[in-house]
Amino acid sequence: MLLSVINPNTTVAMTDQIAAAARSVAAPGTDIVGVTPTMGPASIESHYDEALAVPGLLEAIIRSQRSENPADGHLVACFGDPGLDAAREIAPVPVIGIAEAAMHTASLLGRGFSVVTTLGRTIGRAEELVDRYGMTKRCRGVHACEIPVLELETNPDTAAILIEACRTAAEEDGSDAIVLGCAGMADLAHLIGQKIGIPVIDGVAAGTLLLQSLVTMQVTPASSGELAPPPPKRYSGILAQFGE
Ligand SMILES: NC(=O)NC1=NC(=O)NC1=O
Repeated sequence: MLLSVINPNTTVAMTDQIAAAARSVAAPGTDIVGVTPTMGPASIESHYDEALAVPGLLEAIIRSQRSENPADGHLVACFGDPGLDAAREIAPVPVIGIAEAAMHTASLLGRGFSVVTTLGRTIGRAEELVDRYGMTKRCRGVHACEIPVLELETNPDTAAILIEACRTAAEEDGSDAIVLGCAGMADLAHLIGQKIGIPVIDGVAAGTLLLQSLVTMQVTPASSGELAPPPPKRYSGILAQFGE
């Protein structure tokens, strides 16, 4: 099977890191392609960034589905799960967001989990997703490490800061698990878990495995109702390519 792991921001180094995290858990026979959109923000850490990430994400999915080797599933590898509903309308295969995947996975590991995201301004979005995914009774708190997305890789203190933020979150909330709130934290999940003594869930790994499961089960999403393909229409300006 072929799974497309889409980094909705345009930083190729993050795409490569995300794809490596996906490949580290993919089964033999599951090919992973890391995808970087042709347009969009270098990182996503505001509502504005998130809105401007969606056209590039959708273009990447359309491009895959129109190719000679369309993906069997798509992973939206940004913790805001940007454009997830729109992606599900245009993709005839399963589409999962990493926040959704991480929260469901963490909920299997105990009574409550905490989320540790990047900037404090993204806490509200994470809380919206907690509510949307029916996790209000399972998520005991959303916290921020205050490291900007693109500094996760460059800040020499990232690991230490994240370990402390995750430890504090778990202690304050009494949580049984931690959800990492950024795809750029994927490579630290195992280390943080070892240091704080409770499971730390990275949505890239969780999402890859859940997507692989859906494809293995050969469950094709419904093409009727709310997530039916969008009604054909003209789109103008730079969005013209998205229309008939
Ligand atoms: N909470 C976040 O900042 N998430 C993210 N921003 C990105 O650019 N990728 C993420 O996963």
